[in-house]
Amino acid sequence: MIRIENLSKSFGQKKVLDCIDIEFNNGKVYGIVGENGVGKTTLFRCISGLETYEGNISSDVDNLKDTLGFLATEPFFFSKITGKEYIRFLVNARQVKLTNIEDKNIFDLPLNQYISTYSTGMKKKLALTAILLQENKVFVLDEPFNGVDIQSNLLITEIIKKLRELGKTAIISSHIFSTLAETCDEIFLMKSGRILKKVDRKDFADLEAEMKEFSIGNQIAKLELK
Ligand SMILES: Nc1ncnc2c1ncn2[C@@H]1O[C@H](COP(=O)(O)OP(=O)(O)OP(=O)(O)O)[C@@H](O)[C@H]1O
Repeated sequence: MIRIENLSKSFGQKKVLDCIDIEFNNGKVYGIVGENGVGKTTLFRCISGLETYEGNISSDVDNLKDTLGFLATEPFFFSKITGKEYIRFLVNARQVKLTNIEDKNIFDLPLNQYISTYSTGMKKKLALTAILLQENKVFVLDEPFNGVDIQSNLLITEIIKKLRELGKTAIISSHIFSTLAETCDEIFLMKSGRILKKVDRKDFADLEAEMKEFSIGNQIAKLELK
């Protein structure tokens, strides 16, 4: 369980997160949606211990950072290490015993090549593989479906469902509503650095319709396409 209370974050004069209160329970998958720049990544970075903030983030695990896997939108890598070395490094950091990394190469990545030779999607899949093999309890996945091929997206969807079955917590941001609708138990809609509403699975269709109306509205008409 993760409890976020009164969380605020500013960059200089700009308040990006404004008094956020959320609770994430074990064995549940949560979606965070909202316009570009609304603060999703900042929220994820706060939860993952990568930003300072005002307010409180507590958890039922002793040291949340040690059991949390954060998948960044564009993960950072040192270029002159191979995929296998990267996985080995991350897994060792959590003292997880792993004998044969090749056996766990579910995305068929060229693990013996330098990461500098990987495409954007391959890098994302490598980072995801590593945090999965770390046996984390909490997964904070910032746009896990973005830039990844269709087969991998299907696999990631099933992996997220499996994480739920295993009693883990997954918090996901995505701009693709259908992927969230398929995987999430609850979706939080962010607006202006705040949580505007929490929507249960049974109401996802209404949320999608509302978001479509809000975002599309008469915008296309304005273009006067001919
Ligand atoms: N390190 C930083 N310094 C200054 N401003 C920042 C920093 N990081 C984020 N911001 C600002 O905070 C706001 C929220 O950014 P954030 O990346 O959290 O949004 P987001 O909801 O994840 O957006 P997107 O959907 O485009 O990924 C933006 O206005 C961004 O410019």
